[in-house]
Amino acid sequence: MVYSARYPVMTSERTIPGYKLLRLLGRGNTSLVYLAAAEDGRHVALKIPHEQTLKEKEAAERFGNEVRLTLQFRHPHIVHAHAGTPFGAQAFLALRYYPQGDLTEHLEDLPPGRRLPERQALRILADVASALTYLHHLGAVHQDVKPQNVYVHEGRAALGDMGSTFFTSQGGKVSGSPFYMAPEIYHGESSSGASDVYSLGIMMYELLSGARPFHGSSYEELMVAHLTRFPRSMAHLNSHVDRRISRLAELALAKRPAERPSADELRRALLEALGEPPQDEIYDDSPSTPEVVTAGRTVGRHKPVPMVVPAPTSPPAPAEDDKESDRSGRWSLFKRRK
Ligand SMILES: Nc1ncnc2c1ncn2[C@@H]1O[C@H](COP(=O)(O)OP(=O)(O)OP(=O)(O)O)[C@@H](O)[C@H]1O
Repeated sequence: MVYSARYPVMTSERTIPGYKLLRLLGRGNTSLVYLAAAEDGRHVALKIPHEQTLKEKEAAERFGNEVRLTLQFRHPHIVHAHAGTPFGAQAFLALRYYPQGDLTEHLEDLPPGRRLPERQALRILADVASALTYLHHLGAVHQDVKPQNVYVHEGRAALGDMGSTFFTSQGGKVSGSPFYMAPEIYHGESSSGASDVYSLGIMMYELLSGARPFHGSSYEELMVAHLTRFPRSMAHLNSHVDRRISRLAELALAKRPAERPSADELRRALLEALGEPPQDEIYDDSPSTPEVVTAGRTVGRHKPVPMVVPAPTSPPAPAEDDKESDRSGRWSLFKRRK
């Protein structure tokens, strides 16, 4: 039995060989996440899918997809996976543990009306832009860029949750989170690197101005806002923001994907705003030819593991955490899942 102040009762009866569960860290729609000790004593965030996730084909595929891709990607600003099993009763994903949690928690801890210090915000945004530059270089689209999927450690950030990520050459189910979702996704079109840039643009606006650019209390209201409205200029909300950065953040929110800057342009501008000469990112590792992973097999970090997902479908599905149901069965955009 595992106890923690926040989650006094451990709900999963399952154990994963090689890991000792220490306490529950959080609960997502797909899985429970525990602080666990590996055999070498290292602490990890151990993701164990809910029984229900394993029973539902689509949810199980989403978890398997997250395991395979997180193991495959190697980048300082993408949450590092130590080990994992994509499918079967022993499915799990052992991730680097972030004791300081995700960015949402940091934003929620701020006093009302306060923003993150500007340099801290620029640094986090530059790290996320760097992670996206890498993913887009590989031909992958993350599809769920938002503060809840950004983990923070000592002022540096790493992008996590590869459950919705896919390689554009292979296709994948289109999804997103309504506050961060690009107009083309609301239109039911396929997502691209430019859709991730739009989501990063929302985060830039939110972190640097202290307010989200679009508001709404339902999916429909948010859809109208993203499709038809233009946000107030960032300079109006925070006159100290670097002009070039506020201009680029607004460009990242262009309704047409082709008009948005690339993740790399954002990365470079953010580094320049931090006073750091932007270097080219050099990647020494890219995914190799897809191979099918046998269900239930544990995949080591050094084996390239592909994603096998269905072709794009429409209409788009809101990301799982944004369609979380309340007790009356309606889904709430605002409900925290923890
Ligand atoms: N690497 C980590 N380090 C620390 N805490 C983590 C880590 N990964 C996840 N958590 C905690 O566990 C919670 C649930 O994780 P997450 O949201 O990834 O679960 P999920 O079931 O995969 O999500 P989804 O609802 O998108 O399917 C997070 O909100 C966070 O509090």
